[in-house]
Amino acid sequence: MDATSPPDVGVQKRPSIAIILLFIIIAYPVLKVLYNVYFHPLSKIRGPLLHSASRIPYVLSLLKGWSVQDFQKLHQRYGPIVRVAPNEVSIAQPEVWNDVFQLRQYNEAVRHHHEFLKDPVWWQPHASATGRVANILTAIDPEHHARLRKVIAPAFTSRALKAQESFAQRYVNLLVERVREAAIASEDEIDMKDWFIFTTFDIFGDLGFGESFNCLQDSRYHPWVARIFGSVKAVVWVVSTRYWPALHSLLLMCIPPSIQEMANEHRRQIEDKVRRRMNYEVERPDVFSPLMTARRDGKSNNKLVAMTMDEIDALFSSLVNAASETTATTLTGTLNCLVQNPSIRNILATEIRGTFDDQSEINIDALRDLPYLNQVLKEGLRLCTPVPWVLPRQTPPEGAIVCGTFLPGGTSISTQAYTMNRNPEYWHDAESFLPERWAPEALTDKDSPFYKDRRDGFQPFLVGSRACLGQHLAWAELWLITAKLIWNFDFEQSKDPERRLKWETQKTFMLVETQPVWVKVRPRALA
Ligand code: HEM
Repeated sequence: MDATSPPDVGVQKRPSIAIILLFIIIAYPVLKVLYNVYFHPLSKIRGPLLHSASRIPYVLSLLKGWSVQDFQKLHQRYGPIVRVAPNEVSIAQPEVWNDVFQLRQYNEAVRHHHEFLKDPVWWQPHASATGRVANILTAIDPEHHARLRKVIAPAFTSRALKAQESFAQRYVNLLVERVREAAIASEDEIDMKDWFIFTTFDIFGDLGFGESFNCLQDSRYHPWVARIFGSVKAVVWVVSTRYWPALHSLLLMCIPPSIQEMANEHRRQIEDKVRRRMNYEVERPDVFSPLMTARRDGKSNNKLVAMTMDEIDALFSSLVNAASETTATTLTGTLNCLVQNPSIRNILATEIRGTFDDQSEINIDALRDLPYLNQVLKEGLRLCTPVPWVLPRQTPPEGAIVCGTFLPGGTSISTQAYTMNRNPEYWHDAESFLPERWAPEALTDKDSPFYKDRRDGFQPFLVGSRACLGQHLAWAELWLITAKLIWNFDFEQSKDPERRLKWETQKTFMLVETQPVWVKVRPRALA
């Protein structure tokens, strides 16, 4: 090139921009990984290198449904606090309940309680109509949550439960009738998981929307109930895409259409049922009653701020699963443990059949203090907890000491109930179904093998301001259904080893995706 030629500015600039872009595309993730592994404030917390470097292994576990089992293995290897993603730790140590979920002392310096709020990745509203606004489960702001909880709480008091008992009893009696018919009609074994789902959804349908799903009446799934777990899976997919905000919209398009359709169907059903329920009054108090009262009186009563229609839709969208899947899973798991342990099943049968001469005597007040029944159900909840991991909370901005370890502000913490409940360091013979561990003597008798069990690690309904609002109802269903079934039937494990349910092999998508529990059912011979 001679010296008079003009410099080819464009030709020189283009490669340099491309190189910079290329550098950014390649270097950014590499630098980010290096930062995550070596310089991140959580870099001192133990965990597998890949999990410390990137969110990808965590999300893969979530989407495959194996997060609970995968995290349990990590805890067995790395201890009770494990770094499971660049800014998330998983904790499986009993002190976590107090350190994270109980309200902290008021901090004068920062003028607020050191609260661990729900992690927005999991809980912020999403685009579906029923998830557009926060509900009692998803509200992050404590004041907002307190308002929503206050409106709905009257539906779940012991007094309200007393008024609801007679219709819950009606469904449990119908369950007994249907199981008897099925047992007499065929020699075949019965999948009791379906019957538990029928019962808990029918009870909540009536309690929530004023109309049953009629699963028990028709002895089959209501089409929506059959697909409802799909809406839970849809949430897991949506959440997974949020870990990469820049790619969020693109990743949303990768959600399988079948999963999207299930979420849409869920929304349509909720809106339809909510609007139908709003058009009539029911005589007994149900979940809707306090909402209607608040809408009617809200404006004249400053203490109650009524929920909007969007908030009511969102509330029922969450409640229908929170109220039904959880209890059905516990019943399925407990029955599975009972048929695997016939001697325990016989002790329970002796207690229930010895206490009640006729099944009409079986009621909530009589069951509340029945010792062995309560021990059996607690043990069922320990081994087969329907919420095996509590979704992430975040440390307050100033950071906090959790289970003896300082975690910087904004760290996500997920709590592994499943791992804690099965840890041999916390429980004698941890993997075995032993209701005796809950006997009062085990607490005081130093010679009892269960004396040192970490009962404080067992919190199936959570503690603190976000503890389960429906736990009275849950207990009432667990007592009534278990007691009436055991009073009426002898249950035996499936003869076919292939059909026997291994609890540990089930997947979890926030809630456990429960598999069939096939059992032989024999109506009890009454004199
Ligand atoms: C065995 C059955 C059940 C178990 C083990 C269970 C467990 C739980 C757990 C662990 C939470 C806390 C979730 C979190 O914040 O991450 C929760 C919240 C909740 N549960 Fe349950 N639950 C059961 C049954 C029910 C039933 C029958 C209802 C009735 C409607 C219900 C209603 C709720 C509500 C409304 C919340 C949100 C509370 C709040 O954030 O203020 N649950 N439950």
